[in-house]
Amino acid sequence: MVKVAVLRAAGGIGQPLALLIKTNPFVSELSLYDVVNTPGVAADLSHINTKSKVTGWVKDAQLDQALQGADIVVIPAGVPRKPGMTRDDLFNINAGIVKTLATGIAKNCPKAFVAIISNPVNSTVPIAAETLKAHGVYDPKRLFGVTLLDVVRAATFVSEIKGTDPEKTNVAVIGGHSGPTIVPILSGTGLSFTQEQREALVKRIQYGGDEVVKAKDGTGSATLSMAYAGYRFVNALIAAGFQGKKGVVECAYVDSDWAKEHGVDFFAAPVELGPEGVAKYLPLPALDDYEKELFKAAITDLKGNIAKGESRITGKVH
Ligand SMILES: NC(=O)C1=CN([C@@H]2O[C@H](COP(=O)(O)OP(=O)(O)OC[C@H]3O[C@@H](n4cnc5c(N)ncnc54)[C@H](O)[C@@H]3O)[C@@H](O)[C@H]2O)C=CC1
Ligand SMILES: O=C([O-])CC(=O)C(=O)O
Repeated sequence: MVKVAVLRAAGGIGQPLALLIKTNPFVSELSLYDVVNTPGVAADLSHINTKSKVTGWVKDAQLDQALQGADIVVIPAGVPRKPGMTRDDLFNINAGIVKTLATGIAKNCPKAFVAIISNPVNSTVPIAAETLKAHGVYDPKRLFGVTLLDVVRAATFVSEIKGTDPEKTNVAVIGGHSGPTIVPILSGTGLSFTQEQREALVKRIQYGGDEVVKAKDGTGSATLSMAYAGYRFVNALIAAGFQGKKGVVECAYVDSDWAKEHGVDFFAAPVELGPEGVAKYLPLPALDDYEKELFKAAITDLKGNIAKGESRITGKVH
C-alpha cells in the first residue's frame, strides 16, 4: 500500500488530481497539502468510499506532517500562465515554491518518488534536483518532470486527423515541456502524414498549452487534462513501483547519462519504471531528418532552461 502526498492540492490541478488518486485502491493514505483550503478539500474527498484515508494539511508549519512517510509526492504547485505569458515567465515565483517543497521532501521522505508538474518544468526539475543534492539525498532515478500531457495531447490530435482510437494511439514525445523543446515522434506511430499535416500537428502539440490558456481567457491554464495526465503517471509509478507490474513505460523528463552525452542534464524520453523509480532508460525512438532538426532546437533551448534552474540553487553561472 502506498502513501501519496499532493502538494498544493487545493488548486486547479490539485483537486481533480487528488480525486483521481482517491479512486486507486492501492493507495492507503492521500495526504493533501496547500497554503489554503485543504481541510475542506480533504473533508469532501474523505466521504468517497474507497480505502484510502485522506488527510489535509495547511500552511508551511504542516508541510513536514504532510510529507512524513510519503512514498510518492506529486507537485502541482505554483502559479499558472495568463494569455501573453510564456512558461518561463513563471520562473521566479514557482522556483521559490519548488525549492521550499523539495527541502521538505529532503527532510521528511528522501526516498519518495517525486513527480513535478509546476512550470516551467524544464527548470523546476533541475531546481528540485539541486535542492535534494544540497541535502545529500538526490537519487536521479526517483525524480521526474511530468511531461505526459504532451503525450496525451499528441494521441488526441493525431487520432482526430487519422481517425484512430485515441486511447490506442501512441506517440512518444521527447525533449522538454515548452514550445520548441516538445518533440513529438510522429514517424514512430506507423501512420502516414503529409509534410503539411506533420508541421501542423507538431505545432499544435508544441503549443497545446497556449490553446487552453487562450480559451480560459485569463482564468488559468490546463487543469483537467493535466490532472488526467498526472494521474496516469502516478498510477504508473504505483503499478511499477509498488505492485510489481513489469514493462510499465511512460515518457518523463529525467536526469540520465544519455541526456548528458547530448549536452543536457535532463531530457524527456521513454523510461521503464520499477521499484527503484527508473528501472531502465529505453533507447530513443528512431528520428527522421525532420525530427532530427526539431531535436537539435530542443537541446539548444533545454541547455538554457536547465542552467537557469540549476544556478538558482547553486549560484553558479554556467
Ligand atoms: N507539467 C504540465 O504539463 C503542466 C503544468 N502546469 C503548471 O502547474 C502549476 C499549477 O497550475 P494550477 O493548478 O492551474 O494553478 P492554481 O493557481 O489553480 O493552483 C496552484 C496552487 O499553488 C498555490 N499557490 C499559488 N500561488 C502561490 C504562492 N505565491 N505561494 C504558495 N503557493 C501558491 C495555490 O494555493 C494553489 O493551490 C502551474 O505552474 C502550471 O503552469 C499546468 C498544466 C500542465
Ligand atoms: O500551458 C501552460 O502554461 C500549462 C501547461 O504546461 C500545459 O498546458 O501544457
